[in-house]
Amino acid sequence: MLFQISSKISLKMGTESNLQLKVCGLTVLEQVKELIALKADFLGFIFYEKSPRFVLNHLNPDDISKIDHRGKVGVFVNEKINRIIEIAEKANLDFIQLHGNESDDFISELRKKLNPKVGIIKVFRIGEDFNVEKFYTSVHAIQNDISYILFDTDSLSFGGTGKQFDWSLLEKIEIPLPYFLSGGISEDAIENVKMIKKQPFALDINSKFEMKAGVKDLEKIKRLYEKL
Ligand SMILES: O=C(O)c1ccccc1NCC(=O)[C@H](O)[C@H](O)COP(=O)(O)O
Repeated sequence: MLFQISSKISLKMGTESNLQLKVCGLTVLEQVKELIALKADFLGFIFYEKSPRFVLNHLNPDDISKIDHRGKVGVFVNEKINRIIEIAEKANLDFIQLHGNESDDFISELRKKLNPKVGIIKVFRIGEDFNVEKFYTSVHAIQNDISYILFDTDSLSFGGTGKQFDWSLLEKIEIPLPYFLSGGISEDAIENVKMIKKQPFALDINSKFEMKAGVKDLEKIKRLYEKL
């Protein structure tokens, strides 16, 4: 099941790149509106209580449901299926991003119970112990249940580390679905992103574009668009 968003970064600021952009860890409604005006493709809201960007400390699901955008992503870490479904409905989410240690069976079960209009993004966190065979087995098992893969840097806090993983891995593995590249993406990283042979479908930006956790630096984000 593949959910494609039609807007292209080529519509923004006159650039010709097809690379899409997800801005993650949003907590301020005014900033969300400005990002929509900039034509951000995906808006990420973190529903993980231990994150410094936990959205429910700032907005309620009803606020999020009123945001008129087709790329609203809810980020969850080892959350219960019923809770994910409840939030997806209340906040009118378009995608569920699974950022924890969710098993393949969990993902298949979620897919069965979730509104079919809501896509699933499965995160593979890359650390020193990344196991390519396990990755293939898992992707094979869930590839009909998910829309996208997202690669992020592994850490005890699960995400938002501002750290890059070793991107050379992306050249060594087969990636059967469009993928988001995440983990410490900064303005300076863009030239290196362009060198990757199997190009990401989207970039996922977060802590490198913040004034403080959950508050984005929109000037920096505008500068990033110019570089894409
Ligand atoms: O950002 C968080 O606080 C976070 C915490 C726990 C799980 C996921 C989290 N973020 C999800 C994302 O998609 C981030 O954009 C991704 O981890 C990259 O963040 P960064 O390295 O800061 O660019």
